Amino acid sequence: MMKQVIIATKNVGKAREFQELLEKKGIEVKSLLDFPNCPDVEETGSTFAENAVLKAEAMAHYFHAIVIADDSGLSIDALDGRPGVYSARYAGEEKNDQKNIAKVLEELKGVPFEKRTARFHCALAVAAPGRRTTVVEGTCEGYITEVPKGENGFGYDPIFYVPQKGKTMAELSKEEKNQISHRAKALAKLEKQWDEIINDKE
Ligand SMILES: O=P(O)(O)OP(=O)(O)OP(=O)(O)OC[C@H]1O[C@@H](n2cnc3c(O)ncnc32)[C@H](O)[C@@H]1O
Ligand SMILES: [Mg+2]
Repeated sequence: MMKQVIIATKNVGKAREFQELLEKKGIEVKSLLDFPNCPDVEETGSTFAENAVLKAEAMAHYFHAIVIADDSGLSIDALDGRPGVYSARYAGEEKNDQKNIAKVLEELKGVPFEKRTARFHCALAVAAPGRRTTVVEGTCEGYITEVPKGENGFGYDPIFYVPQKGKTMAELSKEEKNQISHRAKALAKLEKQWDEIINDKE
């Protein structure tokens, strides 16, 4: 029987990456996109970890199951860490990747490459009724480019230059991104909890 895990996200790009990362372990990924009626959770926390916990606990309660939530984003040093926890809706509630990218590039106008340092963050929270919620985090270091490049990935990937690959995140294949990403690194830290997570069947 195929093992299954629920990822508490409505983001298509994230859901796809969790599928890629977990299908090689023989785990089937469900996301909130498979449950169109599930409620929205307000991300009122001031850190990625707080927001991941809010989303995971709300959905664990809703599904009466063990779930993993991902809260992630981009922190740019020259912008004092922005867009940070506001990454998804940086240019407005509509959560438009192109507009978010345009806003970041506008704010970084005139900042030289060596001062365009940034990192992606990913906090993953695992929650279930009657279980102590756990959180793990992963980061990925890079630089913000002056123009978008590449078609792969999602979000800010086209403007995130990965020095060790010599390409933007959006120019990497999904396999390459999944070797180095903030999400992959955080997920690797959950490895020890896998048995518990995927065996939580009622
Ligand atoms: O809350 P959920 O439903 O998971 O979906 P979301 O898109 O609102 O997700 P977040 O609140 O965690 O915001 C994360 C944003 O950070 C950006 N982001 C996160 N991971 C990224 C990645 O791997 N590549 C590019 N951008 C990323 C992207 O703009 C996301 O929309
Ligand atoms: Mg969100």
